[in-house]
Amino acid sequence: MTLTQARHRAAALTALPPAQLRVPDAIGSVLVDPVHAQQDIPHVSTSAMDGWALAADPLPHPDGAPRWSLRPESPRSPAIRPAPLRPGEATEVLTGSPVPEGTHAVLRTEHGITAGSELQAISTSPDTAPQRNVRHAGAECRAQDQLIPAGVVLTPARAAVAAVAGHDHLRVIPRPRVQLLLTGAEVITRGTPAPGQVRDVFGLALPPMLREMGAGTVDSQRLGDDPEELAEALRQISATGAADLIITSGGTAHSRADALRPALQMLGAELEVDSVDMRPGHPVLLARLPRREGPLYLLGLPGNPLAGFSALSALGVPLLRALRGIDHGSRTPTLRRTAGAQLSGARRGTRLLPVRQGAQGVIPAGHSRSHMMRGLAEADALAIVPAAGIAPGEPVDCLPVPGQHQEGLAWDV
Ligand SMILES: Nc1nc2c(c(=O)[nH]1)N[C@H]1C(S)=C(S)[C@@H](COP(=O)(O)OP(=O)(O)OC[C@H]3O[C@@H](n4cnc5c(N)ncnc54)[C@H](O)[C@@H]3O)O[C@H]1N2
Ligand code: MOO
Repeated sequence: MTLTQARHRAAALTALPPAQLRVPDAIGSVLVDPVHAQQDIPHVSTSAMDGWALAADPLPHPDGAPRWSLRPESPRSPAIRPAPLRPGEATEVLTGSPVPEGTHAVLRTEHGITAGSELQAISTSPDTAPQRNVRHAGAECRAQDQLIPAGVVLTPARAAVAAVAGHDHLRVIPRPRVQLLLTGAEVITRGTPAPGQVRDVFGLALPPMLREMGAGTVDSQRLGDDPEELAEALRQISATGAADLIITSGGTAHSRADALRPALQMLGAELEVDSVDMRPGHPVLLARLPRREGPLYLLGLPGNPLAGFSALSALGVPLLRALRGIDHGSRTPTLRRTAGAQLSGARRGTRLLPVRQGAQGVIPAGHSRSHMMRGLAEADALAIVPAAGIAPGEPVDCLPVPGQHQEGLAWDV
């Protein structure tokens, strides 16, 4: 299967079923329903300044300065709307508090001089013009107006709009709960590895990458290399329903030492993607585990560090987007850049090459063998390089690397 075919396959998976979530918990999820205003916003006309609400007709003012007779009240709770203004009257208001009926304008505190029960506006104040500093009822929206369309991600700002409109719960496609199963008896999580050991990269880097990709929760479990043990762990996760997606690391190859394929066979899993014609990361697989409540997907990342993270960028990103209901079945995000140097292809298939942005375009980040980590750490993205390579000045499509967003590079994810 080509990289493009595999990415389309991942992007075409069914989104998770919708759930009703509290607004703070719904942030980052895709809205199933549009959000409507439940009332006018603001629902009454309010003041935009601390000062005085002025009636339309000032008192007669022989010396030319407009004056009003001040009502003795001071603003109480913003919930209480003051009594209507009579001609020539003014009353104190606060920013955000309702203005009385008959308000012509609001004079800000700095532009008014009080003398006893009289208020005078300084002659240079613009605040006596009609409707100055008044926020009109319904200026932001009318009751039943659509504020946010369905199908978009609830960003923090959109959540705040929903809250302003009085919503406590929203129907969304919840963010996937991910269970990591990290295989390999040789993998250690602290200290310097002895011969035959490697220090873990996936348990460390995958959780923050996956959260950035929109995962709700990420739990980790470590296993050895035994297919029976792995199959049992998969059965458990399937039975408890504690995860929407399983991501494994290691054991994807076809040798006797590799546990993933035998474990999936024991469970009768179907392979949506069984190896991809890309280097590194070609043994990656995407499987569907049978389950009564609907399919449980498994993304199997190769154990070689750069291979595993390349597979995450290539298939994990469209997969997570599909489960979250983003751009369902259509666009998978890539970014078009210019090659700033010769980008050499692999001997066969597509090469995913760690690149960074140089002055003339993207250039190889170096240290990009399958078992290495340094190249990815230096990279802004993975260039998708065909076998023939890409010459300097030619366009090149790149995959964003989760967590590697560098300043100045607005990756479209
Ligand atoms: N006989 C074959 N050998 C290999 C094949 C093959 O098709 N036939 N494919 C090669 C390719 S390409 C890759 S990529 C790897 C895939 O490896 P696996 O997914 O089976 O992973 P492992 O064998 O378990 O580990 C490979 C390598 O990665 C290290 N590793 C594993 N987990 C971690 C971790 N959490 N942190 C850091 N490093 C890890 C592991 O120690 C191995 O060195 O297979 C090739 N071989
Ligand atoms: O996927 Mo392997 O990384 O080509 O070495």
